[in-house]
Amino acid sequence: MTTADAGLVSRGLVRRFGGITAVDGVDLAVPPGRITALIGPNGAGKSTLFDCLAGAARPDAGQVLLAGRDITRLPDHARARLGLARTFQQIAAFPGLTVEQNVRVGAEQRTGGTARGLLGLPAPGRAAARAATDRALRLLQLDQVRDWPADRLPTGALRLLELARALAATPRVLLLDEPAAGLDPAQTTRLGTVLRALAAEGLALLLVEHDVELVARLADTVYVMAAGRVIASGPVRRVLADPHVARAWGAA
Ligand SMILES: Nc1ncnc2c1ncn2[C@@H]1O[C@H](COP(=O)(O)OP(=O)(O)OP(=O)(O)O)[C@@H](O)[C@H]1O
Repeated sequence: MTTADAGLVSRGLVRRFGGITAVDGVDLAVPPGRITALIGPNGAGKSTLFDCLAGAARPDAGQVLLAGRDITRLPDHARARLGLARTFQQIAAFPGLTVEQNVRVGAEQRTGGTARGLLGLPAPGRAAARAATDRALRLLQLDQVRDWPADRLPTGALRLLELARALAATPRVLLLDEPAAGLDPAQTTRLGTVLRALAAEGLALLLVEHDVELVARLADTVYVMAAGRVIASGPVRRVLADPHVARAWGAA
């Protein structure tokens, strides 16, 4: 198995909506220890590809592999148990729960505890879930507000809560859908620091992001999509300097 195979890989992914081919034969690798970014103009197919990787949508053709295992037909909750976590563009915190309880839901997802209820988890599972919750709250600097109702958080902090919840599942692959949307500059800096630290620990990260400057600062590798296809990929500086990429952008 190569390093790339150890993370998340797509091969020849296709997803159609009626006459539109939103994702048109995409090969992509999200290797461990790296931040991979996916960019492209509106309607390029980024969200559709993301959904196919996360398990929210089924591709019409092609494969999704997690650590070499074919997960193409697995639903999202089964992917979560195998170590795939995602965040949502639309922030989806549980409003009736505290910040800590929201993050705890993420920790339970990996252990399968949600279905059995918190107290139904065996003690070692509970301790691991608590430790993962505490670590995620600390990393995102949310420990000060852990007892707040989640619906009292402003947008930026809610976005960080979303990330904390995904991290609490201790994933090996993390898919991030516009994680910087709604963050202030200090929060964006915090986000960047956390994502780099996670990559250094060996996590495989995929970032779908409109903020190209953030991508230039953070990502190791970038894929550029236009009209359902990958039109360029490689080291971020080289790809972003490619005039062909700039033209595709200008045409958007
Ligand atoms: N549920 C759907 N039904 C029909 N067409 C869809 C559906 N979802 C996406 N599409 C179409 O598929 C294409 C790709 O859309 P997608 O949302 O994946 O692009 P995107 O790159 O994520 O765009 P944006 O940056 O605006 O979010 C577009 O032409 C879009 O209209």
